[in-house]
Amino acid sequence: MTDTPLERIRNFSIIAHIDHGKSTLADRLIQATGALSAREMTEQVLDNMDIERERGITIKAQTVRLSYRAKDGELYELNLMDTPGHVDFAYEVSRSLAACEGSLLVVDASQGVEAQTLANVYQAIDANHEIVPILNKIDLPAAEPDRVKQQIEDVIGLDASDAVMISAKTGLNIEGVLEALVTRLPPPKGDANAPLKALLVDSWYDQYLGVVILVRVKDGRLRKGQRVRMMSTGAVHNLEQVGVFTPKMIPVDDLGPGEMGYITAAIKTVADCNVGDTITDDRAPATEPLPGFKPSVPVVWCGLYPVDADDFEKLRESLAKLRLNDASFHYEPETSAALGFGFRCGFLGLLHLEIIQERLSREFDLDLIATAPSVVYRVHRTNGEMHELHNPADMPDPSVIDHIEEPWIKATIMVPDDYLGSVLTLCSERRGQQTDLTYVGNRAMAVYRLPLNEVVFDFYDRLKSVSRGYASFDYHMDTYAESDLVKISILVNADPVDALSFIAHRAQAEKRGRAICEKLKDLIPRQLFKIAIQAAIGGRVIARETIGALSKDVTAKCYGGDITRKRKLLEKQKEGKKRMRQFGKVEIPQSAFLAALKMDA
Ligand SMILES: Nc1nc2c(ncn2[C@@H]2O[C@H](COP(=O)(O)OP(=O)(O)OP(=O)(O)O)[C@@H](O)[C@H]2O)c(=O)[nH]1
Repeated sequence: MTDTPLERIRNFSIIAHIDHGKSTLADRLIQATGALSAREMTEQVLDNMDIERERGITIKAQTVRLSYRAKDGELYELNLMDTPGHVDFAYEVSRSLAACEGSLLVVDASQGVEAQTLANVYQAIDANHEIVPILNKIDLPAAEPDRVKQQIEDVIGLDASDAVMISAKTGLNIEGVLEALVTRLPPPKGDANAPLKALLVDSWYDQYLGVVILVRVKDGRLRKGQRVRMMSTGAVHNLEQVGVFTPKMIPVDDLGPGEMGYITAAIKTVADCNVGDTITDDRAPATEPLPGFKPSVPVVWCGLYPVDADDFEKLRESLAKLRLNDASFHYEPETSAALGFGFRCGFLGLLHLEIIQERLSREFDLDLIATAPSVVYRVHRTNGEMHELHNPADMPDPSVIDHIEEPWIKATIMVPDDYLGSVLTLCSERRGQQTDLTYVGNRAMAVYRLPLNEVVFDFYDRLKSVSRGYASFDYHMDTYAESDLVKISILVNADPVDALSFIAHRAQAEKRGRAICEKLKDLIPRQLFKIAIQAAIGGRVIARETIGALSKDVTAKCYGGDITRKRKLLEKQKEGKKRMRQFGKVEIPQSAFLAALKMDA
């Protein structure tokens, strides 16, 4: 199994826009090569996390080894690396691509090229991949293969004349895909006799095996029992298992050059396994590591607090468990006057944030409050120091700030002509700067620079709504740039409520401050005294609302002497208080935070 010569190995990934059929095609390939029995084929093998399946998205990179007897009579080893399909996980795409020599570019023949197709295909081109265009869904009456071929040539600049036309759904021409893999993609290069160099592609925690590491061997061999060294940390481990995914985990004796598979070594935490690291032999180490890839950095942060303070420990344990399988997720303890003890958490993007939040509530049964997401600002002080700000509440006093920089993204938006106007309006409302606008048929492709801060709130939802769902969107981080940013504090009877403070561009500060005050006015119940709700920049109030006093005592109506009724009423109030947060004398219900934070500020 492992003595397949290099010429008969093909390592490939499938790149596609969401819903163009990547997972369906992967399943067909697994089925066609008989890697799994019909009984083992669950509906979609590769998307194996519940949330992934429900949302129809792929998050974690997965690999599968397939054996294919080609028309030339030879048996080929095909290693498929699945790649995530969402912009938040672009980083995982790049590392999957680094482990392969070629890509299948799957385009839905009824939809055509989308923004994400472009982003992924450019990454594949950067990784020097040979790319085979595949037109999927040609069974659909709306399929227009010729138009889409032309589009691939015009927009991407790839020759699409011999694109493979398939229907992953019906299984039409899956053979054509397998033949294209064998005949059109190059075999990997490598030297079995050189010192071991294996790329650490991914790692995750398995309850029984400890950390499982996904590797791609470049040179040398990985064997069971071998002592290996992580080149970035110097940590040494004895390999317990070496194996491949078919997609079941099957142990093998060794993995040679060009091969992909997994290793285990009783490693306790994924934090010790840096993605992009080079694994070498401890006794005969390589001198130079492989070119790694940049570590993923969280770009969006928010605070997560348990609704019930007693759940704090449970939250800590749950976060630790999630982190075991997701090295790109970060968290650290934080306290808030408003919300008590919680954690500041960092994510790759908004979808990543939502997924983690959803898993915490679903798998760990936690009721949480999330503070408004914030990007990472660079605060330059007058004394020349710079620090990264993850929490608006930590913003230093304006008098010590020289200037602040915010992160910008480069966004590509593809949209039918009819909706272009509203999309452009949306981008300029969000302080976008247009850098390019081109047409492909009746679809426009707009390239914008946008502040990430304007995108994390609700940009994607707004884009979908102004284009009736027809716009597709992709982005990558661009540069940091100086901007006129201010921190807006929300004060309740002159007490600042830290969890509600946020950072915005000065031009939008007043509008957003006013919106929050208005919202809070409706959400905070009247109390026995007047409550002032203010939004302020430093000491300057920019918006104000007042909640009038409540004159009646709640128990007043019980003065008939019915003591049990009175007690019941007080009990009920006490229950309610658990869900309140005290500010000076003012009690703010939990629901007010939730609603205030949810709004599209
Ligand atoms: N008619 C038709 N439908 C297809 C074909 N291939 C896939 N589909 C359908 O298209 C939808 C999306 O397919 P998936 O394979 O889940 O798409 P994907 O690209 O993997 O999506 P992500 O995992 O979100 O990246 C599913 O409802 C499939 O059944 C095809 O050849 N013809």
